[in-house]
Amino acid sequence: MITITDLIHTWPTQSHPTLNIKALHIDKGERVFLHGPSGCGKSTLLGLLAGINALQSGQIKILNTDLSTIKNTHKDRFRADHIGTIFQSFNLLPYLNPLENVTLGCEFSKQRRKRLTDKKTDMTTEAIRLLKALGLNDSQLTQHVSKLSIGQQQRVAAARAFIGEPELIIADEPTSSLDEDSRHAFIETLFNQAGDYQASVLFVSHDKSLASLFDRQISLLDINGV
Ligand SMILES: Nc1ncnc2c1ncn2[C@@H]1O[C@H](COP(=O)(O)OP(=O)(O)OP(=O)(O)O)[C@@H](O)[C@H]1O
Repeated sequence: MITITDLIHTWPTQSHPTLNIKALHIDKGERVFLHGPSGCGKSTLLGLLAGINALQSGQIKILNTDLSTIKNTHKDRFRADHIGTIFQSFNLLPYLNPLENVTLGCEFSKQRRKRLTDKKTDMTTEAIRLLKALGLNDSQLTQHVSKLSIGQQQRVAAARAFIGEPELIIADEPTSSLDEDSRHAFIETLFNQAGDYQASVLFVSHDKSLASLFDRQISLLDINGV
């Protein structure tokens, strides 16, 4: 699913590399917990995987596609087709309701829409299914996003990441504003959705109490040779 080889990344404002990773491999369907102290480069790595940060040196392959071979104009499409993201700030559009925020996950990806057609469903039906599976009730589906609790907004962000079955789900600190019970429950629902179609999950958090829930935990300090 993901293969990283000899990855080096140096931010222009810094004299030393933030990342120097010889090798990292994540399998299809694997659920990986990535941790490390603040500033060690976790978000930088996720940004490189999502194609948001430009690759400087080394190789990242996702689904056997070498990211360096994708033209800039196609990077957004590759991400939209294959990667669902859940970030700490959720990035929900406040003027759209939960249902509209989730279907947006498919608007930019023909492949995601095709996967829904293949499953004999459509964007709206699937968005409703996901939002309910993740714990929203009927009246919340069309409620103003700003009226939802943080936990509910996070579920909307997760549904948007999963719609159309992207092969990789990247989550950056999505549970940081939840209490411990809600964190565990959220990860359970995340895994249920991922397990439905063998999505790989790369989950970044400072909260090591979550690590044992995952197939594998990786300390960025252990794989980062900076
Ligand atoms: N866009 C950027 N431009 C310049 N430097 C950056 C940029 N983003 C991150 N950095 C630097 O790269 C280093 C790693 O930051 P990064 O955000 O990847 O760490 P992190 O492990 O995700 O931290 P945290 O756990 O606090 O979110 C830091 O020194 C940071 O200042």
